[in-house]
Amino acid sequence: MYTERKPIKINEAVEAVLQFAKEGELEYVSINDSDGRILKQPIKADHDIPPFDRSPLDGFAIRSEDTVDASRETPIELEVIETVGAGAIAKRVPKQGQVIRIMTGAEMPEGTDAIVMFELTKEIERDGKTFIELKRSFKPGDNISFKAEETKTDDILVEAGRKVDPGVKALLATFGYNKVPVGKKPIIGVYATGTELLDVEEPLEPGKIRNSNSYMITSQILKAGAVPKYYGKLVDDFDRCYEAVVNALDEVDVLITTGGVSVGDFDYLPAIYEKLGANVLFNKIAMRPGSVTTVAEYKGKLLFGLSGNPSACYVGFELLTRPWVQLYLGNPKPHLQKVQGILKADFPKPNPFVRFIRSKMTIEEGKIFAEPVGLDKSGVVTSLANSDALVVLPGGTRGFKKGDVVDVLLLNGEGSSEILEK
Ligand SMILES: Nc1nc2c(c(=O)[nH]1)N[C@H]1C(S)=C(S)[C@@H](COP(=O)(O)OP(=O)(O)OC[C@H]3O[C@@H](n4cnc5c(N)ncnc54)[C@H](O)[C@@H]3O)O[C@H]1N2
Ligand code: MOO
Ligand SMILES: [Mg+2]
Repeated sequence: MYTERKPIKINEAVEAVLQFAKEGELEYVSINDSDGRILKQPIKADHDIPPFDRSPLDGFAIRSEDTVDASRETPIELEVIETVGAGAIAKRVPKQGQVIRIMTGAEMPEGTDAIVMFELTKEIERDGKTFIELKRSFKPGDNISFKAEETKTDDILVEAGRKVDPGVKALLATFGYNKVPVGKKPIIGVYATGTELLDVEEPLEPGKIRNSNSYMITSQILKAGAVPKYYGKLVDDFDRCYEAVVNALDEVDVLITTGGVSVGDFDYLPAIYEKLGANVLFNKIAMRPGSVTTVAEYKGKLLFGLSGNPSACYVGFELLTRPWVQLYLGNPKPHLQKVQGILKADFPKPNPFVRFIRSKMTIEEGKIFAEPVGLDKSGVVTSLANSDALVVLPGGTRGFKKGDVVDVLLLNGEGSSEILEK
C-alpha cells in the first residue's frame, strides 16, 4: 500500500547521515602505496632543509677573501686542489689561493665561503697543476644554499587531513616516512537490485537492461578513497533481498543498495528496513534527481538506499555517501567544492525541488562556465560520462537563462567543509 513520504531538505539529509559519521582508525601503509590516502598526522620536519650548507651550482668553492683584488684588469689565479661531487665530503681544507672544484648539491668544503660557477672562470693547466682565472671578487655567502634556509627542524609542513599527492609524497620521502600514517579505508558493500538487470557480458533481452549502477558506484567508491565490496545483483524478491542485506551488513562498514527504494510493488527496500528494525533517517529528499534516496541506520551502520535510476544513484552517492566516506578517512573537507559559474545554456524547466544538473565545467577568459549535458532526467546514464560538475538550481525557482550566475559543485574539486545549501 502506498504511504506518503515527507521530503526533507538535502542539507538536513546530509546532516542526518553525518550524525553517524565516525573516523576510521590510523593505519600505516608503505610510502609506495600512499597516493590518494588521507594523512592522519601532520608531516613534521625531522631535520633542516638543506641539512648542510651546499653548493647550488657546478663550479668552485672559494675563500672569498682571496678574490678581493680580482677585476677584469687584474685577474687572479687560484689553484684547484680537489674535486668533490654531490654525496662526497671534501678531504682537504683550501689554504690561501686554493679552491675546490665542486658539483651542485655537494656540501660546502671546510674553509670555503662562496661558490663561483664554471661559466665565470677560465681553467689553466701549468706544471701539472690546475688553476682558475677569476676576473671579479666575491663576498662571503655568495651562491650558497644555506642549511635550514628552506625549512627548520620541527616545522609542520603538511597538516593532518591532507591527501597524499606528488608534492606531499616528496615531503614524505624527504623526511623518511617509509611508513605513512593514513586513515583506514571503510569497506562499502554494494548490491544492485532489479529483476531487469543483466550482467555486463550478457546480450540484451526483451525488457532487460545491463546493470550499470554497480560499476558506476564501485567506481565512485574507489574515487572517494574507500574499498568497494560488490556482492552482485539481486532479483526483486523480498526474502532473497532481505537475507542478502542482513548477511552483507556483518561484513561492511556501510551498505549501498541501488534500486527498489521507491513506491513500486517490487521496491522492497522500505519493507526490508522495517523488518530489520532499522532506523530510517529519511525516505524522501526535496531534490532532483535522487528524491527517493533513503538512508537507514542499523546498529550504528548506515544503509544507503540509492535510487535505481543511474543519474539519481550517482548524485545520491556524491551528496550523501561521499561525505561520510571522507570523514571516515579523516578529511576535514568532506563535501563537494562549490564555486559560482555562468550558465552556458537556458534551463527552462521550473524547479519545485533543488535540482542538481549534470554539467560540464569550462574556464574561458578567466571565468567559470557550466553547461548542462544530456537529457536532464534521473533515468539517464549517458550524461554522466560527460559531467564534471553539478549545477545547483535552488528549489522554488523558475527556469534559468543562459548567462545566469549559478552555484556549481565540482565533482573533481578540492572538497569543502561546508554543506552545499544554507
Ligand atoms: N509513483 C511513483 N513512482 C516513482 C516515483 C514516485 O515518487 N512515485 N519516483 C520516481 C523516481 S523520482 C525515481 S528516481 C525512481 C526510483 O526508483 P527505485 O529507486 O525504486 O529504482 P527501481 O524502480 O528499481 O529502478 C528505477 C529505474 O532504474 C533502472 N535501474 C535499476 N537498477 C539499475 C542498475 N543497476 N543499472 C542501471 N539501471 C538500473 C531500472 O531499470 C528503472 O528503470 O522511481 C520513480 N517512480
Ligand atoms: O529520485 Mo528521482 O531521481 O528524483 O528523479
Ligand atoms: Mg522502483
